[in-house]
Amino acid sequence: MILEEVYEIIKKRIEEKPENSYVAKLTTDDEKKSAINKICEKIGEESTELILAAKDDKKDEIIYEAADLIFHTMVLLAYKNIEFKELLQEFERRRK
Ligand SMILES: N=c1c2ncn([C@@H]3O[C@H](COP(=O)(O)OP(=O)(O)OP(=O)(O)O)[C@@H](O)[C@H]3O)c2ncn1[C@@H]1O[C@H](COP(=O)(O)O)[C@@H](O)[C@H]1O
Repeated sequence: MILEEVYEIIKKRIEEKPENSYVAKLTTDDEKKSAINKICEKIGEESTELILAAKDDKKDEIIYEAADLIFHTMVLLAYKNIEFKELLQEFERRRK
């Protein structure tokens, strides 16, 4: 599944921190902000953008912003050393 593939790439970027990696940059503390603050700020921004897209009722923008929000949520989970399968297990647990 594409989300699992992207998750593995995110984990690799956090570990290896290659240059020109968006994930590596976002998950590294800098002089001004800690990584966790940067990640959480991004999640806040993307949530707002998704809400605005939904209110404008623009399907393409809703999809685009939802992908951004899901991506940054995955970065947070990976940064917190949570495995993708643990997220899936939570959904399994809730399944009726
Ligand atoms: N799926 C994504 C993905 N979705 C969104 N983004 C980035 O998330 C950011 C979203 O921020 P904004 O919406 O605010 O857009 P922006 O105008 O670029 O704003 P700033 O971030 O510059 O402030 C953009 O810079 C996008 O490039 C992503 N960056 C990477 N990926 C995946 O993550 C993997 C690792 O990426 P790198 O770390 O760059 O190698 C890639 O292989 C991709 O599969």
